[in-house]
Amino acid sequence: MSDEPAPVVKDPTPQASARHAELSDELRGHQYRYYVLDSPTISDAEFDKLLRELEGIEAEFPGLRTPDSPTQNVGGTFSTLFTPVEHAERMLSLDNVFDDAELAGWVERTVRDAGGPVEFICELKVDGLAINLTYEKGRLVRGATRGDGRTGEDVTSNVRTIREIPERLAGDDPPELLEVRGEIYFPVSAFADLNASLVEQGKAPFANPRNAAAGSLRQKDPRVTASRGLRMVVHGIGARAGFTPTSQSHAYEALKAWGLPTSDRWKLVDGLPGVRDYIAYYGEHRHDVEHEIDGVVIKCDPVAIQGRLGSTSRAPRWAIAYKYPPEEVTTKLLDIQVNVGRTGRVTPFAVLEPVKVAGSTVGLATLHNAREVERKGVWIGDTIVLRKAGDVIPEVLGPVIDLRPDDARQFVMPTTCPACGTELAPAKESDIDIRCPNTRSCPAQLRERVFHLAGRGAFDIEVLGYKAAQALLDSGVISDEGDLFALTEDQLRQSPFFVNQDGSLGSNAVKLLENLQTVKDRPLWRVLVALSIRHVGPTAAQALARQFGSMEAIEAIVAATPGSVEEAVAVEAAALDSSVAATATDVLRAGESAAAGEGAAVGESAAAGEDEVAGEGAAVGESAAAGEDEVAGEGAAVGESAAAGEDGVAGDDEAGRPAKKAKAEPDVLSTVEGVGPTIADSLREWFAVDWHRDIVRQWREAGVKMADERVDEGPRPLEGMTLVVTGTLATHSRDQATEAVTSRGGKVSGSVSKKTAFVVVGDNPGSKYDKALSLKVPVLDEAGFAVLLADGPDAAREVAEIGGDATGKG
Ligand SMILES: NC(=O)c1ccc[n+]([C@@H]2O[C@H](COP(=O)([O-])OP(=O)(O)OC[C@H]3O[C@@H](n4cnc5c(N)ncnc54)[C@H](O)[C@@H]3O)[C@@H](O)[C@H]2O)c1
Ligand SMILES: [Zn+2]
Repeated sequence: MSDEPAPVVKDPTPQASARHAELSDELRGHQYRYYVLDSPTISDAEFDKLLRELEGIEAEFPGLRTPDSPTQNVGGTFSTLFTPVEHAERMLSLDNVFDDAELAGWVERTVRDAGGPVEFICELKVDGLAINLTYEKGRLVRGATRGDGRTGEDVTSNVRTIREIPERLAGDDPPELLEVRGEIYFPVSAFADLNASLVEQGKAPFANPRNAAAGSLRQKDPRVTASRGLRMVVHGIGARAGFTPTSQSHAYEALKAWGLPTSDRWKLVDGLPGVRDYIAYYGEHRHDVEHEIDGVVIKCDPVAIQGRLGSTSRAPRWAIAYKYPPEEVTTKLLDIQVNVGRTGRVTPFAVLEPVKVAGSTVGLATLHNAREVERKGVWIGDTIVLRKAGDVIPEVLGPVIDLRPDDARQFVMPTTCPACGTELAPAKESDIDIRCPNTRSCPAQLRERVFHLAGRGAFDIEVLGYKAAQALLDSGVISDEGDLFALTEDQLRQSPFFVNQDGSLGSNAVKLLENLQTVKDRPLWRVLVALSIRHVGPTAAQALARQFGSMEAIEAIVAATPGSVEEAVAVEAAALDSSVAATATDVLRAGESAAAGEGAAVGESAAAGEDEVAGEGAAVGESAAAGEDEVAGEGAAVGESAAAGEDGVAGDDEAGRPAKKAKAEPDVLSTVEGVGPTIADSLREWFAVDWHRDIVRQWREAGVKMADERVDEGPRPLEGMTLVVTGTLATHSRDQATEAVTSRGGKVSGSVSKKTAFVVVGDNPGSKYDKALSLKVPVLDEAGFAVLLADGPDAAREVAEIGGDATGKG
């Protein structure tokens, strides 16, 4: 930062001078690619790091800090494609802070230099392209990019195509002259589609929404700009005549009244704690905003103080940008491989050079299907832009085309199953997905199914992890999951995995047999989930168990209503939609862990599959449960994920199709709340297969219970209530919490609404907690939850926390 105390001036060493020159050149090259070509080859975080290194050298050797240094300039430049225009008042950049200590330092200095307490205005740092709009007597006369801060590019005709930018300011009394500064952005939600259409037209995709905004605005043909749906947020003013705001916030109110697109997310705070709250709030809600944000901007609100503090050649002293950890990085796409999932879906995934992003190391990323690979335009060997947004799955955004090596090659989807060699077939309900039709004995599907049935969302068999599942199948001890519950000691002795070196039976074998005994009494819904019936995840399984009570009853109802599979369309596919994210989350979570150093997992084909949690478990040599638990993290909405699995993604696809009318004959199954026609059909299809019914029979014969004791007789204190559970509870796994609620007649949902009876909050709750408070839904901590279970809702209400205000802008 510019106002660090200057150390004793030393002459630069030759090494320092050389590095300074090299870095300066490199940074200028990146600036040119970024500002002029809209086609950077490194991520912003990497750029900022180089700039910081340069600042570090200059701090040590101030003699190197010449006026033309990249640290001293606004950075942009202008292209000869556009007419240069002078700004009436310079457009500056912002200085940055990257952590709380730096922020606190800035606040302290600012308050000191301002000579007293300062009211700060906190705003989002919009990650777009800076623009200057000049209004004369209320009429838009010019739009210009920032350029080098003094001279920008005239993009007036392009700017005029942006609907949000008024031609005339509203009201009768517009100022004589007004320069309005803001950010043009490309909505995050439209980004993937834009890139897909560019790739389709044979054009280079944009690396990120910021480049998409810049590239779309800086077009020779304004019609192209018009077609892109650009938006704008105002964040300041430049030269003005006939307008004298007293504060930044006052200016925003006036600009808003004139019809300019100001943000409504700014907030006035009176010191560091308020700034911190704002930063924390948007750190969590970063993705609830329609544009990308790379940080928060903190400004002194009073114009008088802004004037007193002034600016450097590069940035105002009265404002600072607090940058969030980067969510976008570049890395190498080493390979694209395919994984065969539990129900046979074959999914391509990216094998990446492991890279740290948003706090974790990512080495694998799902690519969903062959069409996605094509849409994204990534080739094997490319440098790609990887984005990981908070808890959301890491996503390959697209290639850095300019760095594509000569030997890069396009991905070709295999035509045969990599696990069993069977010719792949299109998935029935989707024209994009393909499957290995060898469901019964494809080794990959078998392993995924066995692993799945042991998972926390299913039987929860502690010692049956990924490696154990593989060992049981490899040694032929079981031929499929049907054999599992009849396992004997003698059989286990045939698998080296379960035998000690001295030939005695391993403790893992003993434990497994014990586990298998215990889980035979698991509730019916867990058995249903364990069967790997497409779309039947915990939520649907619980609905079925509640309604029918036993496997026999379900088999009977399925047999009684043979539905027409073609006719039934995913009316409730929307519900399944929610599972998509969760499913993908598993994939990437596992991916991360693999990349984080458990190399073995990367090698296993399963490592990027749908039940990727598997990869994780296997890699760290313990039950995969840990991974799953995390996934279960967000409650009922996620509930589907376990079973929807790979099919969740197909569900997504269905959601886009018009729902056809359901068939005429009554279908009891599909009218069960929480079931619906897709799941009903899936059940019918599943039970129509002989070997599927054999599994049920074998399990039953081996003593798996398959019926719930009716809880109807017991008290149902939570009847008619919907609860939401968020965060990690110490005393209940997510499933246990759900069971505790449903057995008392309540329901667990994934989203908070005014109708939610209680929100139960564990450690690290997400935004649901804030939402509950803002809706004044009673919030229970773990102890409060215990009160609810033991003494009922009235008692629980007495210990609940009820709505203060949310931390966001009021
Ligand atoms: N990847 C690359 O090769 C490359 C090259 C050059 C620059 N960059 C990136 O560009 C950025 C540097 O550009 P910069 O000089 O514009 O600095 P900056 O992005 O750090 O911040 C300054 C800009 O933020 C914008 N801004 C957004 N919201 C704002 C708000 N609420 N109030 C005020 N201003 C707001 C303004 O346009 C302002 O000019 C860095 O993030 C850098 O990493 C990347
Ligand atoms: Zn196969």
